[in-house]
Amino acid sequence: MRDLQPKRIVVKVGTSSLVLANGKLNLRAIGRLAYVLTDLCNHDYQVILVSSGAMGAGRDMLHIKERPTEIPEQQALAAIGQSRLIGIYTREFAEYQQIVAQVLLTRDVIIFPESHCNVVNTLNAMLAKNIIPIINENDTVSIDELDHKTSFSDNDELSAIVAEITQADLLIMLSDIDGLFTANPHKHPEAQLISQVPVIDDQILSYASGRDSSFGTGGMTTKINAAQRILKNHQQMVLANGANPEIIYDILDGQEIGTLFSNSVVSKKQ
Ligand SMILES: Nc1ncnc2c1ncn2[C@@H]1O[C@H](COP(=O)(O)OP(=O)(O)O)[C@@H](O)[C@H]1O
Ligand SMILES: N[C@@H](CCC(=O)OP(=O)(O)O)C(=O)O
Repeated sequence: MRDLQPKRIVVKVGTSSLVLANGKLNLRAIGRLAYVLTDLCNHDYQVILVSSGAMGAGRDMLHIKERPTEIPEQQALAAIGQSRLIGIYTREFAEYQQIVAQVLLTRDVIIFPESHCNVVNTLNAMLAKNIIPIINENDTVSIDELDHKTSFSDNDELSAIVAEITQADLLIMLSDIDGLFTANPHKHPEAQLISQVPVIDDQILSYASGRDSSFGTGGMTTKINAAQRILKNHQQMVLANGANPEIIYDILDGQEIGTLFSNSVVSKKQ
């Protein structure tokens, strides 16, 4: 068993957990997420949701099978999809009288101290009122220029940055895979699940490769980079399968689920 005992939790959910293989939105996953996260708030946890899926939702609405290569096309899809996604989240959470808020961020949050301060104050104000902020990257204004890069590498990095600036106790990263394996299990069925990673060394880096669906963005590489930021800040992250969001209960109960990234010993006697 693990002894995590977090108070403030960031939950990151990736596109692959929100979009079905046929490109339609996974409404059941969104509904269950709303139920579980509301329940956590009712149990006095402070919860922040970092949700991808805007572009996936936009593709679904416009019936676009392949991810467009042109950046403005991607940004347009994300804008269309984000509005749909937040509408669905708002309705699902409202089912349990849980108020949510949309927060769209750029990298400016760590570049400019004033932006940093405003975002942290806003998030703290919402958490104090038991409101769940639902955060995504502001895809319309995010750019990748050398002199002023405002984009995140992807939402894995964004979620680690959110955990950092809000001093969260735990980042739960939900994906379409059970955790970090010694190789991509979709290509190497013999790969082994790693239970705990205390430090990101060359061996861990060598396990991770990119995505192999057209929906997720960074694959395991960006999750490992996010974990590196978490470990540097002496925070904790659990990477687990988000197929059923109720897995969050088991993680918080201390069950050895997924991969725990932590540089402290967290096992407790049973
Ligand atoms: N060592 C590894 N262990 C687990 N998954 C891996 C590994 N290397 C690559 N992957 C791939 O990373 C994928 C998860 O990343 P991604 O598709 O970007 O998810 P998300 O949309 O949740 O961010 C897995 O489905 C798998 O194909
Ligand atoms: N802002 C983008 C996020 C893209 C992204 O990072 O996706 P994922 O790798 O599935 O977490 C969107 O909402 O589509």
